[in-house]
Amino acid sequence: MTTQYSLADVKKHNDNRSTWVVIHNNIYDVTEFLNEHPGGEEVLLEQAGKDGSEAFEDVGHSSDARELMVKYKIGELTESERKPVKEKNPDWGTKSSSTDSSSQRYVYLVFIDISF
Ligand code: HEM
Repeated sequence: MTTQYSLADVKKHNDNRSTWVVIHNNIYDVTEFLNEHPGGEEVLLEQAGKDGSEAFEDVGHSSDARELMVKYKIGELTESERKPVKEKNPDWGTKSSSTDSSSQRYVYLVFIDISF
């Protein structure tokens, strides 16, 4: 089962010693990725310890970036704190992660969007 963390847990990891970020209700530990992020470490540190979904989508990250994220996922946000996922750039190509429950939820939410 995927580990669940609260926003309060995530908030403790808000600097370059331990950098966690929430993106679409998933939690990523990007500490080791700071140096490698093509967008630089500053922008990641700005979102450290909080929900960076909007900032992440504003950049319009590629499908490569979305695939890369899987490597850094450490858990999911605790259920009561989850938000509806709004992706600006839905990517139907990342089938590799479709076995994980978060992408099933993603498909469901997109369906609701379209139906309105
Ligand atoms: C695990 C999380 C993340 C991963 C794996 C990731 C990965 C990447 C990759 C691979 C790129 C190169 C361009 C692309 O392929 O789209 C990129 C660019 C960029 N990312 Fe991220 N990113 C992450 C989170 C974030 C967050 C939270 C922000 C917050 C603002 C951000 C801001 C940027 C910016 C500003 C660029 C540069 C765009 C440019 O120079 O054209 N990234 N990222």
